[in-house]
Amino acid sequence: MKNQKPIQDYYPDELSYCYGCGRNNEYGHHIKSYWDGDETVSHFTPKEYHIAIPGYVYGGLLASLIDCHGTGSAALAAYKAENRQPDTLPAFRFVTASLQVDFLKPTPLGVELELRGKIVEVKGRKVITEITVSANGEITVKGKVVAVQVPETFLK
Ligand SMILES: CCCCCCCCCCCC(=O)SCCNC(=O)CCNC(=O)[C@H](O)C(C)(C)COP(=O)(O)OP(=O)(O)OC[C@H]1O[C@@H](n2cnc3c(N)ncnc32)[C@H](O)[C@@H]1OP(=O)(O)O
Repeated sequence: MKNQKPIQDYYPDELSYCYGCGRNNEYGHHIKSYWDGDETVSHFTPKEYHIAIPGYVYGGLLASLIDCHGTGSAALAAYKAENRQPDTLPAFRFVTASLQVDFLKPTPLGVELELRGKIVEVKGRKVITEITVSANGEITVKGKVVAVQVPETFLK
């Protein structure tokens, strides 16, 4: 993971305004996804205002983190499946087709969260990932993301 550039830093400027992962969105979460062995990883520390009930993180934020780490992981997996680097063409750009989230335990505020992704399937334009969120080393949320490569019409 050290010295790796996150996949989101390969997205072109005009596609980097996503609220979850766009580096050009000043209000967004700026999620960054990397390989860590066969898994993907991302870290995020919620702010005090990302609160649900006192002391715990808002579930919508957690879903958002899973969403963008899922699409980032999909892009990483697609390049890996073709044995290509993310700076080669054609570029892989994914959007979320399906997002399933299970909140297993309350997620505490005030600590860094770790997201880990497992690549379940890479097939055609579709990549399925399973993502976990851990706080203090304990999994509190798990999710499944079906990401699909954006059709050209999406970008017009
Ligand atoms: C802009 C660049 C940014 C790139 C850089 C920025 C990234 C930011 C990403 C942030 C994440 C988001 O929030 S993205 C925003 C939220 N998402 C969206 O707005 C997407 C809206 N939905 C769509 O536009 C469309 O439904 C698509 C593109 C997702 C899929 O439509 P399609 O292209 O016609 O796909 P289609 O051929 O039918 O299906 C392809 C394969 O995916 C499967 N599939 C399709 N939908 C689903 C589904 N809901 N659940 C399960 N599986 C599904 C199909 O079974 C098929 O599998 P098989 O038969 O081949 O096995």
